[in-house]
Amino acid sequence: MALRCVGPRRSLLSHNALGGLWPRAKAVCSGAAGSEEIEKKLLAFPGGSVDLVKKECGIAVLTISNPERMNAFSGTMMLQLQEQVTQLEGWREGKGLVVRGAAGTFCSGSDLNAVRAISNPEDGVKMCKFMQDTLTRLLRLPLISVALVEGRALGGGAELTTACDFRLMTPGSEIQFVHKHMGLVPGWGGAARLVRIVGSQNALKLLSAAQKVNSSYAEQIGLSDGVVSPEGGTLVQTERWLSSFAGGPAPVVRAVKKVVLSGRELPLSDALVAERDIFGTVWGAPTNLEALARKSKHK
Ligand SMILES: CC[C@H](C(=O)O)C(=O)SCCNC(=O)CCNC(=O)[C@H](O)C(C)(C)COP(=O)(O)OP(=O)(O)OC[C@H]1O[C@@H](n2cnc3c(N)ncnc32)[C@H](O)[C@@H]1OP(=O)(O)O
Repeated sequence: MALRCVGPRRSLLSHNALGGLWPRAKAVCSGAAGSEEIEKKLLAFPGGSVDLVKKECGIAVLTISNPERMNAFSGTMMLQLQEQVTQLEGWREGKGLVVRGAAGTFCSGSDLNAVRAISNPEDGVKMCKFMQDTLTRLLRLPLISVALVEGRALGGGAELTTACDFRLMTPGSEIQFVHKHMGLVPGWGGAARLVRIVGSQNALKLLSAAQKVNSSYAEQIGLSDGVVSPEGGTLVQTERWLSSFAGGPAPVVRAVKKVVLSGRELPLSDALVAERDIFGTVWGAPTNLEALARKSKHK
């Protein structure tokens, strides 16, 4: 049975999915405590929803939905995204996450109506900090995540794709960091993450030319991890693809994500400490003991 979490249950709390293992996450997310002012402003821009379905198989689907505006993020959707990430942080049985847009397109970034209304630098920076915190927490979930890119992923939508571990694209879909055309640079953490995904040379090209990236070019530079064809259902195929990484017992899948995350984000000495601690959670645990009893061979 699927558990559906729709709508605007809100929390002002900042969460740290990796608990004590993760000193830096605390530092990055701690600013969320002072975010009440921007949260109030975001409430003034309603529309759309961010919907979460958690399935018993351990895979959740997060849908960005505002079809009249090509799934642009209204203010309340930004707040809902934060709430759904909080839900996922507390989902102990979770192993995988698909992030997608409604109605055949991914997301066209911030709702330009909200952007116009809060175009002063002070509010812009607060909004950007709010989204940075949420997307950092999304990337740090102990779940293996994939963005299913159909149609367009523009501006903040392109940034959202980089807050997932993997990206799959449909033929004809495009990711475009349109920020330069808007006289901007990414502010939701998308530039920092893009550099880590495609390297600084490719990131510089994509950002400085606001280049449209189709599925084959994305795969060539490592931005996309594969193409999903519309036949057979894009979500079904994406979930199947994800199952090959997020299959197996939740404690082991979550431990895999955590060691990779610590290796990616922490200095080596801290990453080694974190890896030992995470190792301690699976060593001698039921799955490990069962594998030993089976005398597994890996031919
Ligand atoms: C730059 C970063 C920044 C940030 O916050 O950090 C942002 O993300 S700003 C937003 C960046 N995105 C855009 O500028 C998107 C602009 N829109 C488009 O380029 C096109 O609408 C496109 C390519 C998404 C879709 O084109 P298409 O021809 O297929 O459809 P329409 O243009 O007719 O769009 C349908 C309808 O959606 C409205 N729309 C689309 N995107 C947004 C948006 N981001 N905010 C508000 N509204 C949006 C569009 O205006 C149309 O509405 P209509 O009432 O029919 O004019």
